Amino acid sequence: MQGAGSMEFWTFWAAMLGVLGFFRNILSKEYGNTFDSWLHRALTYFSPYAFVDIPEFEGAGGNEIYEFVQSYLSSSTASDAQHVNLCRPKNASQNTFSPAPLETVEDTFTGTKVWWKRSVYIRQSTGIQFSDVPNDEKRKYTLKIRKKDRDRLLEPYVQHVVDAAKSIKERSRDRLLYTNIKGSNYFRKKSWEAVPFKHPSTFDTLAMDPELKEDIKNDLLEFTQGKEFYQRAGKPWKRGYLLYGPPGTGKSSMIAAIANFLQYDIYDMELTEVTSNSELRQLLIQTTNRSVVVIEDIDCSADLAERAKARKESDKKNPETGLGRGRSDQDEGSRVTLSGLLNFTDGLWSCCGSERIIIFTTNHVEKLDKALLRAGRMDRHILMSWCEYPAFRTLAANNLGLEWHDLFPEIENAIAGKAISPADVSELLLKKKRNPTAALEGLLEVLGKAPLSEEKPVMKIDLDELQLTEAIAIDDDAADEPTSSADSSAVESRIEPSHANGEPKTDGGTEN
Ligand SMILES: Nc1ncnc2c1ncn2[C@@H]1O[C@H](COP(=O)(O)OP(=O)(O)OP(=O)(O)O)[C@@H](O)[C@H]1O
Ligand SMILES: [Mg+2]
Repeated sequence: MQGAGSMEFWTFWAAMLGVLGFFRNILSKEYGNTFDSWLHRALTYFSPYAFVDIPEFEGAGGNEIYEFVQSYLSSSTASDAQHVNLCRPKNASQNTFSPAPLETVEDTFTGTKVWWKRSVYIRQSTGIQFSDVPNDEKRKYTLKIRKKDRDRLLEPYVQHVVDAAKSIKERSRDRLLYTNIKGSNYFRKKSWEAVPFKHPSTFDTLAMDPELKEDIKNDLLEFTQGKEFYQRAGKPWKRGYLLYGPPGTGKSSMIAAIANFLQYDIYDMELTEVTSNSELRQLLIQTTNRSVVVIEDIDCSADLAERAKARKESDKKNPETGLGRGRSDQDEGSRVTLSGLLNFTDGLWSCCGSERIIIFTTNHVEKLDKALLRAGRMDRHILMSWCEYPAFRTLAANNLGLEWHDLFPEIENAIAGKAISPADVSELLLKKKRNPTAALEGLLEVLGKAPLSEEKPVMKIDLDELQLTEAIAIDDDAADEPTSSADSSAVESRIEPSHANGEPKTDGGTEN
């Protein structure tokens, strides 16, 4: 019975469609496109759905919303469609998906369903061609939404699509490593040069104390999700890390891991190329949000040590004014000063932009000026130390693919308390990576001769001592201001090229 009813139903509709097709043919001949457009309007009027077209080109220019929809649908929603187009734009490192023409993609927003369709249609163009797309080929996305949901949903849904597309774009784009161009100034628009950032270091490959690693990851996540907290607390949305420790303990690797973890660009500031506080400020203004600003080996690129000593020396040179900085007044302001650097880290200028991590690294924390270290200046002081057993396990897995070996217990005993850097351990293992047992035996031999970490101690930052230096903390916002007192002359300890403090930069390997 039901089968017969269903047959009747379909027969009726087939007949209706036939009749409609017949009239359409006749009327189209008589009235041309007018009939089609009338039919389309009538069908749309009676349909429970509203349709929103998003053409690729509108007028002379491209349509930004079309691009957002394209990116949005290139995410998992589109790959769920049965029929997708797979593309990889030139020079990009990721594939993108888009629904094939006429394929319907369903999406759900706040529990309500909407549908997307992409269509490519031919339209004869009479005007000038503004794009690479052939003149007569037009593309559009059509959003189908229930009429009853339209007013309530359309605006917020489109906003959701735009936000999601922006974040997809951000995540999928290749990240950049910037370095400052020598002598940038107000007249030069570009102060940074960029290359693609492809460093393979991640928190998984980083050999260090697992608890500290987890702690740093959580700290970073909390930071990225902390927009409201920073706003509520009236603090700029930025975080400062000081990474310190002997050479080859993973400070630079940690910076790369942080950038990879957060998907941020890196601005690697070569401070010796910066000639004044105003240039430093200019560089800062030109950094983008969601970035890591790095000053490596700050003890080498800046003579920030022992302000008191600098003051005494300068006073000796110019006892009458107490200003003797070994330079003429004309020279004043042509160099980066400590106060300029402090202003960069947490003065008023540090708040331009947001979601920024500032990282300083040093091998000699004991040489840094206390003002740079005092509580609150850098949010975290992270000691990257000698290679201990858990770090060794990570290196063995990274370099030899070993999760376990019978020599591990012996290595655990031998490595305890030894001053050997992860870089050295890594190199030793890599040398014999084809023969893991030989690599581990070689390491054991070296560990037998390695000095004890007590003999080569890593200076830990003494927070109690730093509290005392609060008393001599400088007024950040006074940076760059001409100073006249003997005391302030000390604050302006100069930042000179690395050779200025008489110590060449150590590079890789352990110190001897
Ligand atoms: N903690 C670590 N985890 C994994 N690999 C490390 C680690 N430390 C060092 N290495 C290896 O040693 C190499 C040098 O490390 P890195 O440049 O990060 O050290 P650094 O602390 O920045 O040294 P420097 O103080 O000389 O700049 C890296 O390429 C990496 O392969
Ligand atoms: Mg380094």
